[in-house]
Amino acid sequence: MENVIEVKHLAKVFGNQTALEDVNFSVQKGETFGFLGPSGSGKTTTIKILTGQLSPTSGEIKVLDLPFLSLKKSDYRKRIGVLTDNSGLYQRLSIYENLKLYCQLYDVPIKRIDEVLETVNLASEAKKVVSKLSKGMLQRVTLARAFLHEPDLLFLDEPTSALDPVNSKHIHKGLKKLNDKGTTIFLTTHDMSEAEQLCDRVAFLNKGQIRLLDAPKMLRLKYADESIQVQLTNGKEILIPKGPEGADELHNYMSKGQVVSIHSNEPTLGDIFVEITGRELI
Ligand SMILES: Nc1ncnc2c1ncn2[C@@H]1O[C@H](COP(=O)(O)OP(=O)(O)OP(=O)(O)O)[C@@H](O)[C@H]1O
Repeated sequence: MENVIEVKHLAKVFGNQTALEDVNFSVQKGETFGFLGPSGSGKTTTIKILTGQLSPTSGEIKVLDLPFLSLKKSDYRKRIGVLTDNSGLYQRLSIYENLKLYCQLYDVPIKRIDEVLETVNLASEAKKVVSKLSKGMLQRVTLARAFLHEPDLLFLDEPTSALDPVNSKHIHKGLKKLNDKGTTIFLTTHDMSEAEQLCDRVAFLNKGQIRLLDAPKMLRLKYADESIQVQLTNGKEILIPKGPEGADELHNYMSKGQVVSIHSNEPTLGDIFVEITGRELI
């Protein structure tokens, strides 16, 4: 499997503040890879290094087969898309005019604008001037601009942090479509359900270190409780062991018609994060 990102022993120190410490991971071509962690854990710092905006203190990085020193060059910039909170849009121009400029810069046919505006649910707002946009709309325009040129690799720093559930859902659909067409996505988020829906694999970052890395499904299985949750007709919820020792107990409740529902007791990604780090993901 081809690696699009390779990071070995990455460290970043700001003065006496260690932001990243011995970070190791790789992202495969075609993956949506989630970088999850609480505020201050080093997510943005990682994206800034991988997009050539910040130099690492030490470590080895390769993105799209290029070493760190090549990540500032325009050839690389044209192959990636980046969404950060710094919009860089022209405030006095409309959404459409902003995207048109970007099309010209990146040799993208103008008709692509309609497609991306549809994806971010802004088709009917194209003529609005950027200075008059809400925070959520601004985030959607910046996102549209980040994938207008269908980059090989898309970096998204908290892509739906300012969005309502309807728009988040719209964006998730668009990102899945883009990923299906071949764009590899590197995504940071606090939002565990977003990570579960979008990511093939996730890394849990805490205090600048990766604490866990795997597919969400594998993590949930690995940290699953050895019990099942049974809702009874008397309103009580009980836990029954999964093995043979629980079978008789479950059979007993079922034969008396006392069972309303049975659920496996799988943790959410948020639960696992708290278990591993002792910290809430906020
Ligand atoms: N330019 C900088 N100068 C000094 N310290 C910095 C700088 N940028 C980041 N840091 C520190 O590095 C650590 C990691 O910050 P980073 O912004 O990468 O976290 P984050 O996980 O993206 O947080 P958030 O979710 O709040 O955006 C923090 O302790 C932060 O204060």
